[in-house]
Amino acid sequence: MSYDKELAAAKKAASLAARLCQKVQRAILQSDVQSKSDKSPVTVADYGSQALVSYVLQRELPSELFSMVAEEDSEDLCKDSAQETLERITKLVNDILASDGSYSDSTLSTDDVVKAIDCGKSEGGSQGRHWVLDPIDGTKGFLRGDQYAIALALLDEGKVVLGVLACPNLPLTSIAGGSQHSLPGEVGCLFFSVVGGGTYMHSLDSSSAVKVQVSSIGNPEEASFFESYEAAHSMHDLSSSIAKKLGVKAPPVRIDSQAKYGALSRGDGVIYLRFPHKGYREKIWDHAAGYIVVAEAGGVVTDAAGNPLDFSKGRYLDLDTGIIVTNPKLMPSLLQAVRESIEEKVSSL
Ligand SMILES: Nc1ncnc2c1ncn2[C@@H]1O[C@H](COP(=O)(O)OS(=O)(=O)O)[C@@H](OP(=O)(O)O)[C@H]1O
Ligand SMILES: [Mg+2]
Repeated sequence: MSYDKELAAAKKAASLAARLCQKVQRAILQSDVQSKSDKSPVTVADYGSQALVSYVLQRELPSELFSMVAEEDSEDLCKDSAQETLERITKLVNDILASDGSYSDSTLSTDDVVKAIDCGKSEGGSQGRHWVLDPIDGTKGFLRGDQYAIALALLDEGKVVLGVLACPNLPLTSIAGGSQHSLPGEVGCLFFSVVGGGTYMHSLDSSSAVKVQVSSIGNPEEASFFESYEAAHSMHDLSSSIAKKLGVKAPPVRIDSQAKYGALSRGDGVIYLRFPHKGYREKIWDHAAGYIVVAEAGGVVTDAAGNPLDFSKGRYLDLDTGIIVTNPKLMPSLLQAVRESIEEKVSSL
């Protein structure tokens, strides 16, 4: 099955959303940031990015039934007190559409923006096609001026068949061994994959793509690993114990968002460890695009017990323990180190 049209539409949508996010990040206002009911931050760029992706996909693929599972909804925006924020989002979306020659005829109203955002309420599932979107993955990184990603994937009959990851602050060259704060050179990458077709990367400003591959390192002493920047999102003590058991010498590379999957897909590091604290439920939009970008680059993504991730169960992934990513050579020893470290952690409680 070919997904050429869908890929072109997804790349266009994610690139325009990245442009909107960059514009907001360059000059963010205090009033651009709100707090969601779970206390996590949401910005005008999260909403603008979601509206833009939803609108562009529907414009580019008019003949398809449109279903999208996405992070944001308009509930907070529809309160009277949020009218100014909604107007700011609408202006941002219209400015970005106007900057792209092919949409110069479109001006969205605030109602159109609300409708476009709320197209993201689908439950997904194992039947039919569903777009999966995190309009800004790593909102905390976005607010710090660090890494974030626009993560867009397509599910077909419960399987991820296409993924696009736009990472506006990720350097084009390797970040191996470095932190996200001290990176020179050109920044802004777009990774994309279609099932069976490999993973490619190009600069956000150009379309000349290179094929990328995960690192083939088989000796853990030469490996480095990624984890969440935020300690609240992943247990750093557990990853440190796993890395020690494996014999990894390098310190963790902590960066926000699915930029970790992108960086791993091109071999900047070879392991990604993610162990949310008890009770957290992983959402499909936090992993779908990153998963296919890594898998098509030759990597393996599983839960902490080695089972494949199942994106067909709705908006959540429903795993117990965590997510681990590496190349096929290192996976057996990584799984063993994960098993032993989890057992030790449980028995020390
Ligand atoms: N408590 C908790 N545990 C685990 N994960 C959580 C938690 N809270 C949030 N999130 C999700 O993490 C997304 C951010 O990605 P990372 O954790 O990879 O990056 S970072 O920690 O922000 O650096 C982040 O994505 P966005 O909400 O889109 O920014 C969340 O979906
Ligand atoms: Mg988000």
